[in-house]
Amino acid sequence: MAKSGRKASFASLGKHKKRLEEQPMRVQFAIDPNRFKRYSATGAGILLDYSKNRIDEEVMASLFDLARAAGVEERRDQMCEGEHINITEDRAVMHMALRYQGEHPVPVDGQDVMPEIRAVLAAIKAYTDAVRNGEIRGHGGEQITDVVNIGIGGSDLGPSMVTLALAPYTRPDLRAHYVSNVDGAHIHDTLKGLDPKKTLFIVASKTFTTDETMTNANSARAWIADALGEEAVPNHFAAVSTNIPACAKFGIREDRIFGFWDWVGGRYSVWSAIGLPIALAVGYDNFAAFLKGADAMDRHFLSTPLENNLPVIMAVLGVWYRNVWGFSTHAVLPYDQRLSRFAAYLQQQDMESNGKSVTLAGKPVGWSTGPIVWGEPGTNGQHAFYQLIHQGTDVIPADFLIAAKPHEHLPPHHDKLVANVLAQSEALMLGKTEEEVVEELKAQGLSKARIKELTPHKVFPGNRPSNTLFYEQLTPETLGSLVALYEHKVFTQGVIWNVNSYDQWGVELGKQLAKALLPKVAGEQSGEGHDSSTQGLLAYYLANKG
Ligand SMILES: O=P(O)(O)OC[C@H]1O[C@H](O)[C@H](O)[C@@H](O)[C@@H]1O
Repeated sequence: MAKSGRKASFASLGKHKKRLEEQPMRVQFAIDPNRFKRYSATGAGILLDYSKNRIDEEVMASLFDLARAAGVEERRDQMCEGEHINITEDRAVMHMALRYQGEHPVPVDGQDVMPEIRAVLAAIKAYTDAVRNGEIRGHGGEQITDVVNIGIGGSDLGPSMVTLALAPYTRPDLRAHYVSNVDGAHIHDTLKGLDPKKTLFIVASKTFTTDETMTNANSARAWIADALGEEAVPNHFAAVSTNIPACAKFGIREDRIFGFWDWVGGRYSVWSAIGLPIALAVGYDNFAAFLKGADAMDRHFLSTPLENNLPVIMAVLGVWYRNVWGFSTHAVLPYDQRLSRFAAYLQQQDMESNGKSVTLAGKPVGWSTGPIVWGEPGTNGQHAFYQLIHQGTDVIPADFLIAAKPHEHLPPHHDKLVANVLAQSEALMLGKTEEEVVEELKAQGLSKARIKELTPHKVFPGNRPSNTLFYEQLTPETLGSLVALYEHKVFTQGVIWNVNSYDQWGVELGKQLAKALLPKVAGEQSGEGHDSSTQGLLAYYLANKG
């Protein structure tokens, strides 16, 4: 689709807006008892209710037309076939192969990658089983009780989010910790209270050059060497990377290096050996089930017509709000405490993928691309930022996530959680009209003057969009399906926006400047040549660093 075609499509979608404003959702629900049935779909064990959106059949049809015209289906096939759709890095995008459960070969650049993938999975199984059952121990023969994963970005957010989400599957005698920040406080506070004899470090880095990770890895190495001697280091470290020689150079034993490949983007790497700490924490079988759940969502994405395709539906709704209504943020609100890092994980997945402003051809895009993604678990958020979602000047489309079955038997907690999530989407959709507010205040016996004064503050505009994702229980399979659902949503939006969702050049500039600033911050070089703000801040630091 030509650039002008996209622009024209977004503009022509605008003609539907007025109709949807004049007939808000509360009216549409009143006239159509089938609205839930019409606008809900299931896939890989997940129910998506998207009926509480500013849509009607005409809008949805136009949005699916747009997805088709933009080439979503063709690009999806190209991705599967191993084409180098990551054009700026000249790489295939094959994270789906990492969780593929079928028997067919999966060629990348003419070579079937499945034997290699399966070999790494077998090595992960053997190693994690051995650590968990005490066959592999620390240098002095003690059983490993604490695993510290050192990584950042995709080498941290996926495994840390998943470990937390799958807490019911962990063992109290084998704890996983995650150190990412170059701020020494992170590793310091993590190691405080840990016993070097029983601690295993995983250095996780696709490139094995990321400064934060190498700095933390060196501090961890010194912590082990100081406590147990240099010779203990190989028994307390494993590594995950695409850069095997760099892992060996760091002193990691060859049989404790777990590889992956350049066709796996960092933010899509949780399915690769980057999942090693997950397998340690919840056991290999649960990690395998997580992969299986993702594969189930892949099958759904690859084979379901766009009209019933969960990731595609969520993607086109996002485009509708971003490009036609101009909404710039998207909230992800899990009513699932264990998904408390899910939004943070999705921030990288979505914002690093679609936070782009040139097309695949390198021309400025003429439309908005990726939204700001954010969120916190409910019900906590209700007592913090939901005020703005209900009555603020910005409209914030939201995804609510909720399980039917909790892992705990603690009535009445879960019923209350469910009542709250349903209440929120209902309140956002319905709002509260002036007449309703007046009635309510009259019933409370307030004076006419007070009612007049209070009414504008108590009116809720309503017609605020949300999706609800319902799943049976937050199992490893379900979590895999959920993560893959969002991956394919991001992919679909990237195709519609015509950007490369698989590079991240925007991360580079800050890295380069930090490197140049370090000798100046360390007081080894003068700070001249920088802007006056940077120089002023540098001078303050040097005067106060102590
Ligand atoms: O795994 P690594 O090579 O250490 O990279 C860690 C992270 O750093 C980079 O800055 C990228 O923006 C991320 O996509 C990546 O996940």
